[in-house]
Amino acid sequence: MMRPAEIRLTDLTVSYGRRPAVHHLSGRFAPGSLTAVVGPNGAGKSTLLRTLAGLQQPESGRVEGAAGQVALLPQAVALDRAFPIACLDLVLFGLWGESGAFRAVTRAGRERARAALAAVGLGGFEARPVGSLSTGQFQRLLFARLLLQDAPVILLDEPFNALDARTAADLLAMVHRWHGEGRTVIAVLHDLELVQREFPEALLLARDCLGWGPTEAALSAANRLQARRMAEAWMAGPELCQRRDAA
Ligand SMILES: Nc1ncnc2c1ncn2[C@@H]1O[C@H](COP(=O)(O)OP(=O)(O)OP(=O)(O)O)[C@@H](O)[C@H]1O
Repeated sequence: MMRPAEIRLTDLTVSYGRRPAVHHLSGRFAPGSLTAVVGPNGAGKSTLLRTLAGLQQPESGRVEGAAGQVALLPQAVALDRAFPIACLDLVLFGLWGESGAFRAVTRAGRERARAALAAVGLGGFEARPVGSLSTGQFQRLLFARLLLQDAPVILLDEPFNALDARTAADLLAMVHRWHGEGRTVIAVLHDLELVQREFPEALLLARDCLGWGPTEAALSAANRLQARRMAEAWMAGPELCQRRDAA
């Protein structure tokens, strides 16, 4: 694995139409940091991850240090599980960056995919069609693909949603393993207790950034109250970016 670079955000705004979903965000993810991204529904958390992954373009401002380093686990609801493909082949997609889409996967690659399946508790699932997996098994499968991708920066969008305690604990252990290996890990999460217990850093987002740093300070009661107020304001009606209008 490459060492992760620092990821720097400078006055980053990402919009849909004229509506900003991430608003004037500045800060840095240190190499090897483990950060939870927290905030109300519609706060721009998924948009931020997608922008870090290069899937969405900033309207203004900059992202530096993320290009080519990132593996993204999208929100489960965003994925189509109906395609007819076996578990081992889905995990092998994780090697595309290395092997190229049209080059043959080597025997070593298949062995790595098998080992990744075993590591997430899916030994023996190689030939199973993806569509036959339970929600928890499918999430384990996506973690196996991340293992194969071997990226210095790992982005997880609500990775523990709808999982039983055992599956969540196993996948959380994988997150800590990645952190221990020096990767930068950024996870969108709604469970504040889990965040406070397991994540040293947090970014509280409500389109604007309300706190970013050591978790306890970033998620202070005052910051969380402010996040709720902002969510109520955008639920009440669409707003445009005042700062940009004033500029
Ligand atoms: N493709 C899109 N087109 C238009 N608007 C979008 C699109 N994707 C997201 N949005 C809007 O951008 C805002 C932020 O959405 P985003 O999914 O980033 O929030 P989130 O914090 O991840 O929310 P949740 O916790 O509900 O998953 C929301 O108002 C959403 O409706």
